[in-house]
Amino acid sequence: MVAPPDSAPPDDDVLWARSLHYSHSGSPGLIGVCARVRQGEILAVTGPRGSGKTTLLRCLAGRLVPDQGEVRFDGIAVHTLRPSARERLFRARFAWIGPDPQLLPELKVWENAALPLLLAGAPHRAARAAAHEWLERLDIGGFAGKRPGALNRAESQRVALTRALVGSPSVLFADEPTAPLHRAERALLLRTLTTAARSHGITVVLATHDEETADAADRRLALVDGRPADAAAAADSPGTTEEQAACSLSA
Ligand SMILES: Nc1ncnc2c1ncn2[C@@H]1O[C@H](COP(=O)(O)OP(=O)(O)OP(=O)(O)O)[C@@H](O)[C@H]1O
Repeated sequence: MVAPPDSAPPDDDVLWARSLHYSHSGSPGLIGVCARVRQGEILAVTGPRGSGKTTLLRCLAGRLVPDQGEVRFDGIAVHTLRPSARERLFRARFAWIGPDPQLLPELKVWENAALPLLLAGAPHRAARAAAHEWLERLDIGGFAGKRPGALNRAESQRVALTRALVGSPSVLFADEPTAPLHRAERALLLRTLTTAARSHGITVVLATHDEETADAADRRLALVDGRPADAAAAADSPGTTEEQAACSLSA
């Protein structure tokens, strides 16, 4: 399916992007990428290293402003917001988990998990209760009183996942969250992430270069050299316009 240039976001898409172009100090990161994610859906953004997965997630999350193109979330034109409004939107509606857990070693596990709520000004007691609830839900309640130093990498990553989910975000951006883990640990983290997201209606945009990880998603958007993979192929075909090549939404 090819999106016409002036198409509006379909009603059931919570997150929608059109013709995104982004260059990192002159070197292309995204070239005409379109994306759409429905409410509660898990979208895998796949592709080899350097194909633009992180750049796309950061544009969709409002962490980067595309040089061209638009990003809409829940009717909000994210690409037009001022930095402070984008930051507020991110904190209120989005969450991010990357490959590195980045836990604060001086805080207990539950405090790490509760951090987004505490930073948002939630009462200490409520934040603590929510963190414990999510830690139990993710089967790591037993670690609540420990420091991150006592945890292995897989356990730490589950705490990072708890921290991402504790505020019940609308959209979770997961950038290679299983990359540093062994196969069995990868499967467990992924199962935990998808089960939690599906049971709470959380939309997930999951960047991965791993086929098995991508299999957990409802749909895929494959990137090659900053373009959608099918558009990259179509761009080489005679008679394909740049817009058609750049904006296939057939993920
Ligand atoms: N801060 C940056 N400065 C310069 N170039 C960058 C920067 N970040 C990314 N790039 C380049 O942009 C392109 C896309 O990078 P990106 O990190 O989005 O890809 P990726 O698919 O997420 O790769 P990986 O799986 O390695 O994280 C790559 O060529 C990369 O080298």
